[in-house]
Amino acid sequence: MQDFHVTRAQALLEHAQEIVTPSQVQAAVGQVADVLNERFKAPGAGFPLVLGVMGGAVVFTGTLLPQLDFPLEFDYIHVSRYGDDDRGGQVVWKVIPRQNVAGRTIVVLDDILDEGETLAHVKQRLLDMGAAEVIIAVFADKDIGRNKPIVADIVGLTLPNAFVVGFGMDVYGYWRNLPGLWAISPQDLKPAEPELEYPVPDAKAS
Ligand SMILES: O=P(O)(O)OC[C@H]1O[C@H](OP(=O)(O)OP(=O)(O)O)[C@H](O)[C@@H]1O
Ligand code: HPA
Repeated sequence: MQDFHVTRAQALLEHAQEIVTPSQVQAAVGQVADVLNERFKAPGAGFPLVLGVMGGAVVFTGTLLPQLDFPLEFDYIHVSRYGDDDRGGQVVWKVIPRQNVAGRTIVVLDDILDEGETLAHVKQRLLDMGAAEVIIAVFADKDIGRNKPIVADIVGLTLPNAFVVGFGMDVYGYWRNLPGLWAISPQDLKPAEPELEYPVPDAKAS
């Protein structure tokens, strides 16, 4: 069982292509830190609640937090839309915000803005809970070639439209631990479900 995972993870990485080096990753995190430090440096800028979106944001969050130089409160939320798949589904909340967010400035940290469904959902939920302001900071924004339901306020870097792993991001649960970013070979991704040309007849009706 464990051999299966080791072999599969290694094969995925062997066919993958490095698209962002570890030093480029660190530079991008530094840029996000600079923007946040500038935003919260003024007296009276407030005491934001910083929420990391687990699990993908774990590495970005852990790298970024020590570079922030203003008073803040930190906690995490846990939301998943991909599970161990390479295509998104329903947004599933595993840990909802535990603090009272009403009236507060919230900084949401996530690893990647892909189709934007997850962060659009998270932002709306925080606003519904009464947050005064929600600032979305993502390590990476994927250029998917179409409009998204949300625009990030702060972006570390922009990625091509490929499925990527590393710096917290996984494919089928593998390779969150890589220090750089790698694009998975399209041949290694599960084939898309075929579009049905005709509606499936209702079995009960016949
Ligand atoms: O913009 P979207 O298309 O909605 O995708 C972005 C989300 O997908 C990933 O989470 P995932 O559901 O894979 O869970 P994970 O954080 O545990 O990896 C990532 O961490 C973002 O939260
Ligand atoms: O490209 C991706 N890689 C890993 N996780 C993701 N979640 C959304 N998009 C991605």
